Amino acid sequence: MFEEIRNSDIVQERALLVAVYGPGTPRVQAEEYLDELELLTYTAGGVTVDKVLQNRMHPDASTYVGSGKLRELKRMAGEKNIDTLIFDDDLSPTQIRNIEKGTKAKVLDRSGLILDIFASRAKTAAAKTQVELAQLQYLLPRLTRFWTHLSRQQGGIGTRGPGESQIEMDRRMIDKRIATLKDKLEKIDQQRQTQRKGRSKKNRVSLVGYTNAGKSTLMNALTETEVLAENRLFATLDSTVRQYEIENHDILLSDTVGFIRKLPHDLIESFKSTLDEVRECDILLHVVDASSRMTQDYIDVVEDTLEDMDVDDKKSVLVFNKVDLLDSHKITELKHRYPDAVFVSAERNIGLAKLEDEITELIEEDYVTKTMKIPAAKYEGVAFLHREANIIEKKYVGADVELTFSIDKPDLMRLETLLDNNDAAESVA
Ligand SMILES: Nc1nc2c(ncn2[C@@H]2O[C@H](COP(=O)(O)OP(=O)(O)OP(=O)(O)O)[C@@H](O)[C@H]2O)c(=O)[nH]1
Ligand SMILES: [Mg+2]
Repeated sequence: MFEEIRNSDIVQERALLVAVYGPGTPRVQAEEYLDELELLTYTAGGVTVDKVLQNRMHPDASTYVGSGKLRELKRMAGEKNIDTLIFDDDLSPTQIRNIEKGTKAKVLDRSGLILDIFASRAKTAAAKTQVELAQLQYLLPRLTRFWTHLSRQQGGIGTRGPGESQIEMDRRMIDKRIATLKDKLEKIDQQRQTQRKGRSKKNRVSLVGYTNAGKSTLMNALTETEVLAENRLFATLDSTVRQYEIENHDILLSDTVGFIRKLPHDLIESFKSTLDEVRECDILLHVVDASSRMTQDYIDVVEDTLEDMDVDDKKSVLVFNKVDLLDSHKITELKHRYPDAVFVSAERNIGLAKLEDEITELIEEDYVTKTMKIPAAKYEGVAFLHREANIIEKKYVGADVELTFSIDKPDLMRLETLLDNNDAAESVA
């Protein structure tokens, strides 16, 4: 797996992965988490030389792992020629400083690693701006680690050394840059809002899910287009929107950045303009990699992230993807556990018709079907029907037009108000 990004010409950073897991986490799960960290490391262009797990009540406040483990890390780093220690949690400035001092290796925490991947993958102007903002916000509190160290050495009042004023300068520059980036994002936001308004009454469907679940592949399969999909984490960073039709319903399908456990909150914040697509949609397709052993974990992470974003009241379909990789026994078991889910293979075009039926059903839930006679003279006044409703039948009956159509409830009210003012129509059915 992932050979395609191996490149023997590039000297890869050699990494040692480290995680602490508490009594509530079974060891196999902790190992799965480390495997994911390995994938992240790989995506960032590093090579995992070894992994270290420590079972502890809590991570140590000053060194994350215990002191014995820290000595072991130092020894391993020396023996195995390690450049970087990568930790599966976010570390405090103090922890980073102490671990670096104790092991003489470079230290990177989980958010730092994810941000690094995001930075290397950002292609569009919006994604680049969002990533830079998240990076600076991540950096800002971590700047303190240099000067707390200095001022502690000197102690007490009057310790404003050169170290600190340098930091103060950096800090002001970073603050300024953050403000500029926020302005830029504000403008991007406004542009996107205008674009979204221009889309009129289409049904907006968003693909969400854990990274690498197959969202982009599903987007391609449903809309028969080509969006970048690859076996790497965070292949998609910005949202893409495609228009297509299911049974006469206009659909706007959007694909967006994947979620991951412990996704830094700042990052979600800075991806606001990308994720607005999700906030404003009508239906969520929650894509899950069915071939993973951690499906429920993934589902929980995605649901928690959506909740964080205040998106928890949408209609949604749970879509288990990659069923081509499962034996029938496993599929039966999943169907039993998730009776409402739809099972597909985006890559092999399996189950897509069933998924589309499900989407149609959710769309039509809000629609009512009506037959009305509208006097031809008044017909122009309700021309919006042709945009907003699905016209099923149109007949001329004398001077009237008899229309059978399905329409959503707010539009039906609008129609009725218009017709009242026109004192015109007569409901047939
Ligand atoms: N076997 C199998 N592989 C699939 C299927 N759907 C997607 N994949 C593979 O899974 C990997 C990830 O697919 P993407 O579509 O890029 O996943 P994503 O959810 O968009 O990922 P991010 O954008 O990175 O969050 C790719 O290597 C796909 O080829 C499927 O139905 N079966
Ligand atoms: Mg994608």
